[in-house]
Amino acid sequence: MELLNGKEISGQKREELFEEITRLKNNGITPGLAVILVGDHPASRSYVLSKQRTCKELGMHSVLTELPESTTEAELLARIGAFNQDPSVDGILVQLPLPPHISERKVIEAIIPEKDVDGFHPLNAGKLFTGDPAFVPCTPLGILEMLKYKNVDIKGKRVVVVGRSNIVGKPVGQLLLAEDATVSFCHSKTNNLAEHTIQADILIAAAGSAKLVTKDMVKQGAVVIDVGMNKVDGKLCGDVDFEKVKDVAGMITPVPGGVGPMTITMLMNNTVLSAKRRKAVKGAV
Ligand SMILES: Nc1nc(=O)c2c([nH]1)NC[C@@H]1CN(c3ccc(C(=O)N[C@@H](CCC(=O)O)C(=O)O)cc3)C=[N+]21
Repeated sequence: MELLNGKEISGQKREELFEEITRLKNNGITPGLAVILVGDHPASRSYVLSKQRTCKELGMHSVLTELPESTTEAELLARIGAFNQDPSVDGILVQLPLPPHISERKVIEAIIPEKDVDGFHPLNAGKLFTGDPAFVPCTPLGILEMLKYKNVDIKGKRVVVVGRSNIVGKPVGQLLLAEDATVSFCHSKTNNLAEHTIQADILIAAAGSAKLVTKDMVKQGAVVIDVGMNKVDGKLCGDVDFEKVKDVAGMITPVPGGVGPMTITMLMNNTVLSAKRRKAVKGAV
């Protein structure tokens, strides 16, 4: 079994990004990310701070807007509108989940697609579907980056995705389909889940259910990607029963230290990409 070490792989990618950002800054372009956090969900706060820290480390411009739980939808939409217009901001991320009185759909659609570094806007989601990708969601992109870094064969392979969220499950399936994998989607209503997962050459667990994937569900030598971020007895735990599955998997991501750090790195990647595109449109690059 080989560990897919997200910290190590993302460290490598961050070095490349740092060099690229330095080059851009020498040309008068500083990529900028605006993050908006509504309410005080403790996990969200720590993820957002981690995004801010990474921006700083890479020498990017970053703005954090923390708004109270009581913020109205109109107020949040107005903040997004201001960042849409702000030339120093290349990427806008509104941390999900939002309080129940705010429509996530409206918020996502309010971000101009050119600054939607999360890749959640329906235009960007549609472009991934049609094979004309603009911004690809960060977790799927991070997964692809890890597979490529380890030279994992994707073409013609069987990929099974467990989970069908708009943020991970659906886009990661589309991304790997575009890499010529044979992709199946499983979810909470799938009959005989193990019958599907056991066939996977690459198994992606993104269902949000702690230790859902057990040893008997994994083919010998399979590449297992664990996207789960579950809190069990105060401890972070993935969707895969790592301690047992590691004995059958060919490669496996740990939680923490797997997909999570890659997600943040690809957010930086998308912000840099946005800065380059936006300045190119204006003729600066
Ligand atoms: N608009 C939006 N975009 C997101 O990308 C987004 C979001 N909302 N809402 C929440 C989820 C979750 N998410 C994580 C990113 C990194 C780690 C991460 O780096 N985790 C570390 C440590 C985690 C820990 O120790 O608590 C690891 O896995 O090693 C986790 C979770 C981004 N999300």
